[in-house]
Amino acid sequence: MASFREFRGNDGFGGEAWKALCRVRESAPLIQCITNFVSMDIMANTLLAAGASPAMVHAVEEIAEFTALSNALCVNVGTLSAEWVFAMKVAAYRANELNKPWVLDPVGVGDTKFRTESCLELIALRPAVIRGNASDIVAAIRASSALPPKGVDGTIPAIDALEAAKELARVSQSIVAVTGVVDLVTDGKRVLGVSNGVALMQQITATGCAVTALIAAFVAVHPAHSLEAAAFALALFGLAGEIGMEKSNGPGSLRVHLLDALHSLDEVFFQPD
Ligand SMILES: Nc1ncnc2c1ncn2[C@@H]1O[C@H](COP(=O)(O)OP(=O)(O)OP(=O)(O)O)[C@@H](O)[C@H]1O
Ligand SMILES: Cc1ncsc1CCO
Ligand SMILES: [Mg+2]
Repeated sequence: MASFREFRGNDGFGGEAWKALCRVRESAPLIQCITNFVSMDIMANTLLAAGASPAMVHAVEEIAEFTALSNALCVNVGTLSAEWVFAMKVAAYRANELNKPWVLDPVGVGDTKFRTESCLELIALRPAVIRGNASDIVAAIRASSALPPKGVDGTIPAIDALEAAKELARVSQSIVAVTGVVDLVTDGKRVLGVSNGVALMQQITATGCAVTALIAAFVAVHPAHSLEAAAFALALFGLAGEIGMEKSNGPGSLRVHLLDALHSLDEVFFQPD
């Protein structure tokens, strides 16, 4: 049976993760999402399945009011445009002003100058958590110029995901989560490793975007413990993927069964294996 896997280096977190999920379900935090067109549906459904309340609100005219109503903000640059980037910055600024946590998903940072500059400007606004896959996190730290983009001989020096995540956390002062076979969450010093999940989740578009929004929901209920909150969200999403996989034949059915599993997670799954 699928079950919560203890975080590497931290025993006894299953019960904490379950309590955090109960808190999300009880308080139904309102998560404002300024996200890409591809991810809107799965992101909203993931938040609902976990018990949070999603709202895709990006018009700059609404931000001052709406960010004030929200419990956390999720910013994702996947299908960015100048107007949207402006709205993202205004919302991040407003969230900071109101002391509300916000999270950043720097999709494709490093791919184009506009995308990279936009991500760096957003990172400078101090998200509580930055979540990306390994290539995004490596590109983000290279772009932040803590690492040279190329070696003197023109080759790109090798850097692994953990090293990049720790460095990005130190430079940005944010918690950094890097997803993959094992998800790693770090503040630059401490590292939690989350090993729930199935490889087929990568074949469903925007699962990464969706889990970033889930991180926002968990940070909303645990604002003083963003590192643990991010790890709980990643573990629960991965666990839902494992449970969903038992009934799935491919990415289409996994998408459906993952959401069902997230919705019906109960305490029994939180006993470590
Ligand atoms: N090989 C793997 N084994 C288990 N789980 C995985 C694997 N790869 C990714 N995942 C899980 O899939 C989810 C999405 O992570 P991924 O790193 O693919 O994000 P992403 O590439 O940013 O996604 P997207 O851009 O489609 O939103 C995470 O919950 C992660 O833990
Ligand atoms: C496919 C795609 N293109 C821009 S954003 C996105 C969703 C996964 O990040
Ligand atoms: Mg991926």
